[in-house]
Amino acid sequence: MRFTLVQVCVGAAGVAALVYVGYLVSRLLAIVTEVRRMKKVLGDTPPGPRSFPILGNVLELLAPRNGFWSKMVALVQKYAPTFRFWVGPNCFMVITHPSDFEYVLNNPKFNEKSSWYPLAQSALGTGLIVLGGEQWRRHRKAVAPSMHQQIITQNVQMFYRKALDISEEVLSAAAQSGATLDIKDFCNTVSMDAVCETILSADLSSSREALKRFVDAKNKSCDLVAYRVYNPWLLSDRVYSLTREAREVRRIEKLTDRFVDEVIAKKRDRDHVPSTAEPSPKRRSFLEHALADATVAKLMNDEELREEAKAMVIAGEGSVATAMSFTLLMLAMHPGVQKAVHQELEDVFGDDPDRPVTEDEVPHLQYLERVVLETLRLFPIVAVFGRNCPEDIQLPSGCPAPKDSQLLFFTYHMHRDPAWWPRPLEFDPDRFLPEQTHTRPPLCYAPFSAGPRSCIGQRYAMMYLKTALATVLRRYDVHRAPGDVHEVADLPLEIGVILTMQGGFPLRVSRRQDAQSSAGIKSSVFK
Ligand code: HEM
Repeated sequence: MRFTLVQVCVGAAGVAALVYVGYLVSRLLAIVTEVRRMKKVLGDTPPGPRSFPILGNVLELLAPRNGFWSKMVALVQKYAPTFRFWVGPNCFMVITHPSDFEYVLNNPKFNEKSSWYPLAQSALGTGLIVLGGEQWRRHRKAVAPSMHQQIITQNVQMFYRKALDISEEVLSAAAQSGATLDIKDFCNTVSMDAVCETILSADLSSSREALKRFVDAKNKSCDLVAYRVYNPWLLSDRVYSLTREAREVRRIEKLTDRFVDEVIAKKRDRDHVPSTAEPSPKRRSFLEHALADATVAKLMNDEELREEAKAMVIAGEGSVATAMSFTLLMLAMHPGVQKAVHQELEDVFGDDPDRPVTEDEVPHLQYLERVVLETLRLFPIVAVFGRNCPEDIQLPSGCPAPKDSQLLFFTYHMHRDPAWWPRPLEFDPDRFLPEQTHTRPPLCYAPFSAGPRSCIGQRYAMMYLKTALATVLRRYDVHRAPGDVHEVADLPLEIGVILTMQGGFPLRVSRRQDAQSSAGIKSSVFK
């Protein structure tokens, strides 16, 4: 029997279609079997909202951007300490109990991040935060030495210099005019400048243009991740890649890649010398350390180095800028606490307003440290983080969690749970006095996560926040903007990649009486 070419083509297309349908059916069967298995492991134990076939609880979570976070929080309040919800065939276990935090986070078996992290990859870069397995181990080993306490301490004077120069430019104008400003813009500028110098040794203070471009690109990138989270039909990579937003993400990614590549190229030309000639006592950035150390070169190839440097800048800058903004907001809302901070600053620095903040004073700023810790309790910047569950387990709080479910650590809820924090919405830094800390379970407070995958920048963040806040608060008082809310409970929060405020952080600033003599000084002493 003979077939025409057309018949052969139609036949081949038919066979291909059949094979594809067969593949789809087998995928569907595998998904159904997997969902059944998970449901069997869960049994009737964990509570949670009623889920619908195929969609799960997607409809429950659908909300406009300004309503998503409060919807999520209401759900957690209803079903905590542990509950499950479904997004299509994906099972999420929400965890808020300290014993579950301790059990999972301290066990390296749970080192793999939730399979949903790649969603944030465009904003966070392909670095430590999203990596897993062997690649994560290599990167962590390569990055750790540059985050050592001794190295971080060498940055204090640079933090001081940036905070002083930028506040003299931005805050003094706002203090003179009495206008309300979004303090996050100021915090972003100081933090980006400082973090770029620590990670990339790129001093951006001479090029405000480059600094602004980088901050804007990072903010836009985070917004685009949030846009995807609030529009769940875009969770599919295939659908998302067809959108204008995905093209914008790729454009921003190219821009930041080019920036970091140029910095690396310049560093290589100027600085790179064989590792034997290197033992330099001066402050060294992550990049300088990586380029000079032969061990790091073995741990990361060129592309990995670029991605990690970019990811460190983005992870570091966004979190410290937001933590600083929330801290200034809390001080504006709690004038008694602000007064106590000023008292401590006077005790430590005496009455010379021009005396620089140095590494010797920072450890003495104990009350300021408690203010930052209390701010991170109420506003843990990374308010939710996730792990993949590698096997069927029983959580210490009593609920089972099936293999391949996504464990979501809802720190925000745990930090406001009256079981560990009496009068949880009261802003009280003295909760972190040693005698009070000892009465609580250790992991009822985890703003930096815990265990092998805890925040590698924790010490850096505290050192930076204390130095930059001390520099600003020695010269300025912060005040709530007219008409702003009075209560912590009324603050309009939202989440994209990190927790932040809807509409920014509107504040007013005034120059402190005793700081008049320092008006106009620049930090040239350190240049
Ligand atoms: C107040 C500031 C900060 C907070 C609240 C914070 C919080 C966190 C949290 C909760 C995690 C765990 C995330 C997860 O498991 O998915 C994390 C991881 C991480 N943070 Fe931070 N962070 C801060 C500042 C910084 C800074 C300044 C840097 C770098 C300069 C940094 C770099 C990282 C990196 C690289 C990881 C991933 C670590 C790993 O998986 O091995 N963070 N951070």
